[in-house]
This record gives sequence, C-alpha cells and structure tokens, in this order.
Amino acid sequence: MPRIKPSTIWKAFSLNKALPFLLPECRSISAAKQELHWIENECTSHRQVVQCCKLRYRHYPLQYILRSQPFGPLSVKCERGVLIPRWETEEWTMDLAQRLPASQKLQILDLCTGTGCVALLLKHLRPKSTVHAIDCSPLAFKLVSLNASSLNIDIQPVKLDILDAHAPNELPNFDIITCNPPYIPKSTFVKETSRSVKLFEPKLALIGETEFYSNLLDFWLQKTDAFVYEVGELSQCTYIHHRIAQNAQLSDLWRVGFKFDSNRQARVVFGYKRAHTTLNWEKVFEGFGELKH
Ligand SMILES: C[S@@+](CC[C@H](N)C(=O)[O-])C[C@H]1O[C@@H](n2cnc3c(N)ncnc32)[C@H](O)[C@@H]1O
Repeated sequence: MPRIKPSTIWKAFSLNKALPFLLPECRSISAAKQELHWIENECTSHRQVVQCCKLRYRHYPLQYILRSQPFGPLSVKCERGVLIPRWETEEWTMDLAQRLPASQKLQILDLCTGTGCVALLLKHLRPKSTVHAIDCSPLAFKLVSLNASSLNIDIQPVKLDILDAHAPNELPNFDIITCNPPYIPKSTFVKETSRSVKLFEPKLALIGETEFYSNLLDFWLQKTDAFVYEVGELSQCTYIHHRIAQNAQLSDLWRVGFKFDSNRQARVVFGYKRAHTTLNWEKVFEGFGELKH
C-alpha cells in the first residue's frame, strides 16, 4: 500500500485537526472528510469526535463507531462482538429475495444469522414468509432481536449451536435455508485478513474450515427443499458439489450451482430439489448462478 504523503497529512490537518487520524483507513482527504462528517453526526461533542477518529487510527471499524450498516434498504444495527454485514452478502441476498415469489408463504431459515441482516432483508422484501434466524452467540442473539424490534420486522430469533446434531430436530421443515457461515481457514486467517477485521471482529464469526458445509449435507439438507450458502473460496463450492455428486441418492435428488460476486469471486453455493416441492425452484434459481450438477 503506498505511503501517505506528508503534504497530504498537512493539508488534512489544516482543514480539521482530527482529519489526519482518518487518513490511514480512508487513504484520501475526500474520503476522510466524508467519514468525519458521518462521525460528527453520531457524536455529541468535539471531544467525542476526536476520540472516535483516534479509534479509526487504530483500525477500529467505522460501523462499530456509527453503530449501523446499510443492508439493501435497511439500516442494520452493529455492535462489537457481532460481525459487520458485508456488501458481498448484501448482493446475493438482494438477488435471492427478488427471485422468491412474493405471493407465497415461504418458510425460511437463516443459519449463522449474526446481526440478522439476511433474515431481516428476506422478511422485509417477502413479508408473507416466516423467517427463523439462528445463531449460537449470545451477543448476536441479543442484536438480531434488537434489530427485529427496532426495524419492526417480525422474525423468530433462536439461540442454537447449529453444529449440534440434535439442533435440526428442534425446528420444523423449511422451503429454503440460507447461511453465511464462518469460512476463513485458520491457516490463511492471519495472512489474508485485514488488521481491522483481525483486531476487532469476532473469530467465532470468521474462522471455519469445511465443518459448516459438511454439517449442511449431514443434517440440514433433510430439512429443506433449497439452500444458499455463502463461501469464501471456490474449493468450498466444489466440496458441496462433489459430495452431492458422489452420493447416488443425493445426486438424483439435488441440483447444485455456484454464484460469483461482482468482484468475480466464488461467493455462493446453492442447491434445490429437482422435483416434488411446493415451489418451482428451477425457475427461482434460473440465472442466479452457474449450474454444475
Ligand atoms: C460470517 S458470520 C455471518 C453473520 C451474518 N449472517 C452476516 O452475513 O453478516 C457467522 C455467524 O455464525 C455464528 N456461528 C458460529 N458458529 C456457530 C454455530 N456453531 N452455531 C450457530 N451459529 C454459529 C457466529 O456467531 C456468527 O454470527
């Protein structure tokens, strides 16, 4: 990353003494000015503004300072200890929500819900559906409940460890399961994750190998007609694809596809039953991603 020129730091200082603290994260004076404006709107005194700017200098995420993040048309509350919703998740959730038939009373389950962003957006855009939102973290459970009540969106938050083999027995069947699981392998976490994420976002939300994908195949698949799981890399898509393709029973029953994000990264592995379901999933997922199986 190029160093910030001393002349840029001096120019920022001459505009506002707090502005240079924002330059390492924002990189340009115009971006820093925009961020300062947002911080000033949140704070009640100049002292508080300077404190927040100093936190940003130490890579503290802006969303934890502003306490919110836009997610589609919603503004979702964010708190330290719960993952900040990402644009990649927002992108596939918006696409999926708009494909689900608005007239149908769908049963939707969002696993690893965090702030509840995915569950809340699906329910907001498809109000006839019933949406359950599960997370094992007490902080996430509290935050998703708070988000649901402050946005006045009626979803059902549940505190549950989804890797527990008995967890699916506690819930009804669903039309579709969505999930953005922890998927950054331990081996790449230190090297490939930004300092801000490493220092301030919860590891429980980030670090994972294939356990959530195998858990889908071993337990949750029996509870649903379709699934949409976020991934961090293509190998996680192919893991699901190969395990379904290599199992004669699953292979007959399920279609599997991959979705790439606007940055051309593998972002979602999805699947749906070929037949005998309440919805024509073939039509819902047409053009959503590339079918592999
Ligand atoms: C990558 S975050 C996703 C949060 C949110 N869905 C989003 O997209 O911003 C993963 C979430 O999974 C939760 N989690 C981790 N292990 C879990 C488990 N065994 N059972 C249920 N939730 C779990 C974490 O607490 C975290 O909120």
